[in-house]
Amino acid sequence: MPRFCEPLSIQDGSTTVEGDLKKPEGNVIWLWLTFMVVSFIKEIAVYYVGTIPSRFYGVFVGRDWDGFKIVLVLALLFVIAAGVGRSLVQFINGLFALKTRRILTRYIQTRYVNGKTLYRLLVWQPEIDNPDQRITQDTSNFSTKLALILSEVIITPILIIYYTYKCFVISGYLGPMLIYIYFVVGTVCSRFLISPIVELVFLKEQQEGYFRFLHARIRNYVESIAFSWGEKGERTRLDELLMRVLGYQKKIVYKELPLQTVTEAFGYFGSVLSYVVIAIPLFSGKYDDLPTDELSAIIALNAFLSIYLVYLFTVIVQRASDISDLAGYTARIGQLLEAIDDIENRLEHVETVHDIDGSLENIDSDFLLDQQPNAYTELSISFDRVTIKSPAGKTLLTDLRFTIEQNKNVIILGPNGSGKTSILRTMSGLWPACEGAVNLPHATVKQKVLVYLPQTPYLTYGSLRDQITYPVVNSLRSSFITDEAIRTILSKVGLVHIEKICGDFDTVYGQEWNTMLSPGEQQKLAFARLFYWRPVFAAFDEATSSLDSALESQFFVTCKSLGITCITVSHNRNLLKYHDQVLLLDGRGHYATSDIDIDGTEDIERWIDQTLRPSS
Ligand SMILES: Nc1ncnc2c1ncn2[C@@H]1O[C@H](COP(=O)(O)OP(=O)(O)OP(=O)(O)O)[C@@H](O)[C@H]1O
Repeated sequence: MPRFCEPLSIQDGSTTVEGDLKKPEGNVIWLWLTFMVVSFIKEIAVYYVGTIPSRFYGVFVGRDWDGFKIVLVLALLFVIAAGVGRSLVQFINGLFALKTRRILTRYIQTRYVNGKTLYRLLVWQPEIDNPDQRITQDTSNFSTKLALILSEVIITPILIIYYTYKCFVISGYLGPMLIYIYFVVGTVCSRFLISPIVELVFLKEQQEGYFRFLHARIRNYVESIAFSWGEKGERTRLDELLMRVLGYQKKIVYKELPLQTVTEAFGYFGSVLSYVVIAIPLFSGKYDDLPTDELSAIIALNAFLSIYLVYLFTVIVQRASDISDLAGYTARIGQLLEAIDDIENRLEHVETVHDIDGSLENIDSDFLLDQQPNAYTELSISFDRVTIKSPAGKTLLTDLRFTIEQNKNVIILGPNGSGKTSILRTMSGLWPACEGAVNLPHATVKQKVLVYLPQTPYLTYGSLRDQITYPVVNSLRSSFITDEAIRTILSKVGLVHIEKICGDFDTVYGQEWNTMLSPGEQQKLAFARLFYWRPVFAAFDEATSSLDSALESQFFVTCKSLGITCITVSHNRNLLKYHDQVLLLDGRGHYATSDIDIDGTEDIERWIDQTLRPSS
């Protein structure tokens, strides 16, 4: 098999993915609880590890051999417990990040790839840069940072209270007070240094998105770039974007220098501070009466307690830079969700006039094989005084009053940019009708009403089986179409040979579809999909441009026999003979309609030329 036919590695994992998808989202509370319990056990172990020097000093100064053996065994047990505790905490942290990412990403995806929100966000609200990056990368970074911060932020205050009390017992109020002052100064300094970094992280992530997008775009259009010798130009653009990313990264590195200096200095300063805390009771004479062995044990214990309290504050100060990153990611994710909210609030719906039966359960493997035309009659799509405007606000068509009746093929003609495709967009609800209403039959499975075939068909990331049943994904309904049915449909469109190219019907391909199949074969595959769904209406946007005229004719005949009403956008007047009506746009916001007499295509061509002739 040639290299481009190799299956994508994801295929092996598809069953696991499917299993995971069916799992309920759940929540992260049980993980938190487990985390808290394990963290407490770990902290108890850490505390006892901290007391080890004090215990050893005690037995060393007293030359207590039996005591030494007991302390040694205890020390080993404490160390093992602390080690296991630490790794368990990290493990639960990883699980927490995983779960958070899963919940957050699926939540955003459910809202992002929902109805026409996706289209509106990308086409009508392009100011939200790189939503894909926000969903894939920012949520992942957000989850990891959140887990890191939360794991310490929850447990650290409790430990601070405990060690403050212990410190107070040793050195009175003065010791804890010094440490608290140290913390307040540290926090104020880091807060002051963090705020410019938050904004820079936001901007850097934005540029990262553009940079990756250009790489993905180059991969998608590799052939066109190669044909037009565009490599140098593309490389220049890539370098420009890289420089922008690196520019922000450099600024962040520079701004992080003072922040790092402050946090590092505070870390070292903290260890000095811990000796000051011990010095307070020592020089105030509190331990003057103690024997040497007890005194050295107490000094060792106190050293640990105050060092640990200082360390806990240092942790909080050091987390400051993680918090600044987290704030950057939160802003980007929040902005995306706000934009989705906005679109959801404004999304208009195409009006429904008929409700036709269309649940997925009514479609099975035999759906294709019965070869009967669809069972609906007298359905229509009507434009009722519709005004269409482009996202840039340009008025393309005003007061469109037109009805597409079932079994009456319509061809939409007009100069470039006159709004032909925009009529299809408005009909499908992608673009809102600024005025008036579009009335469309309704079905739960939209493909039963209307299938859209563009000039370059969309071949989904999936198997050959998926291409035919798209948008139904077969990994979710593996028996949706049988092998026999696939072969029948492929023979109908002259694509029997691609079974060999693909190896089988279930190997998953992504980008490879564009190189495995020629543009004409891709258009044929789109027709295979159309004949599978057998909708009431089919919208063709130059969908037969790469097909020879015999096949083109055969496909229009097949559509008729299957009861599919064609709505064709084209510049090719040879297609007039397959249609009953013409909708002609003049490119100046006006339109005209005419019936097409089967034997009179010459007349209709004359009418088109006259109508399009600019009025003096
Ligand atoms: N996403 C968009 N944002 C802004 N303007 C758009 C967008 N999509 C289309 N337009 C504009 O709407 C106008 C009509 O576009 P449309 O694709 O409907 O033209 P068309 O008649 O199908 O052209 P052609 O024959 O060249 O395919 C064009 O001027 C185009 O620039």
